[in-house]
Amino acid sequence: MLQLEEFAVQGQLGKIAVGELVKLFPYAEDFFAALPVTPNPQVSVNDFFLGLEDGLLEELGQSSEDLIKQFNEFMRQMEQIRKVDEPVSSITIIGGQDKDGMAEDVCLTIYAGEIVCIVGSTGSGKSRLLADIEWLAQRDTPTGRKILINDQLPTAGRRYSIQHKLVAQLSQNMNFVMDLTVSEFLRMHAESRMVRDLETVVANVILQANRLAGEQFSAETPVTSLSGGQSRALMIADTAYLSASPVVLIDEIENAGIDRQSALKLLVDKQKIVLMATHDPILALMGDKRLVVNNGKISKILTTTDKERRNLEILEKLDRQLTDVRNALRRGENIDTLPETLRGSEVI
Ligand SMILES: Nc1ncnc2c1ncn2[C@@H]1O[C@H](COP(=O)(O)OP(=O)(O)OP(=O)(O)O)[C@@H](O)[C@H]1O
Repeated sequence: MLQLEEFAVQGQLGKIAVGELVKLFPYAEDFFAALPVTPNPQVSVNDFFLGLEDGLLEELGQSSEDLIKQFNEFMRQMEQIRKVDEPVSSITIIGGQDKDGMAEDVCLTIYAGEIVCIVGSTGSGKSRLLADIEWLAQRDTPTGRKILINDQLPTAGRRYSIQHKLVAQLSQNMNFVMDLTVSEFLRMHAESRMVRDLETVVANVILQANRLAGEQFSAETPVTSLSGGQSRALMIADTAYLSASPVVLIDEIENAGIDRQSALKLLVDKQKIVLMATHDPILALMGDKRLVVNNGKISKILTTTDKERRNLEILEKLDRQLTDVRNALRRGENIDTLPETLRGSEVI
């Protein structure tokens, strides 16, 4: 689609015929509709304003030049709103520099429905990378990175709008401050996001969250009495179904007692871009790509290989067995016998 800026920058907006302009930018019609005269579609925008009769301008209390200025401002603002509402199909990370000022030679585009993991040692800059994306850095953070949305510079509306938050953060600990039931909590979210068919959506979020959580909870459970895993599952289902944010940042979801693979699938099915900092090999291999962060820069971009995916199956099997051992321990059983595959160094 043609960009409004292309016309505005070249000072061309006023030279387009009104009919043509409305076809390109339908919202322009709203400005004309507010005037007491209807423009001839063949006449250029500037000629229309300049040709308004004196009596009419007096009635409006404006000069033709004022109206041209207002029209341009109106178009600029409408375009901002349109861009903020535009679906996000990709984000691009353009490299800056590492902690020693050496260039970060990266230009990576991540598409909706992709999972990208961020790995690296403690202090290497994983959280900083997530923060750069969250703030839509424009070479104005310590890393000097620049983030694009749909291949373009983000608009101010996108950067500073609270309503249209680009990023949903899933952090390790959920602190519910209000004493609400699960259903009241979700209903509040759904209402603030103006969701239609509220009851169905809320019931679905509870259903999905229960699929992810090991232990079940009901719509009437108070949120403050949910276990760590249950609240985590609830937040993931809530983000998938109720959040408009197209990008989800996750800082570790290990040890949360939830079905992590299904959790990621839920987010990806909703066409979210998922970025996850992790030390867990199972989560890291679930991603489509891994960004290796070192000394404050992305030093490698790895694509998960078929062999790695096969190894993931083995690791998951081991993980399930380890979970069984953990559960047996919780039930107060003794751990004299380990499953076959865990037996390497078992004391017999
Ligand atoms: N390119 C950079 N230039 C300057 N400072 C940086 C750069 N990248 C990261 N930093 C800074 O380094 C510090 C450590 O980074 P960060 O907290 O992101 O590490 P981390 O990998 O998330 O660590 P952990 O695994 O311990 O949570 C932060 O103060 C961060 O702002």
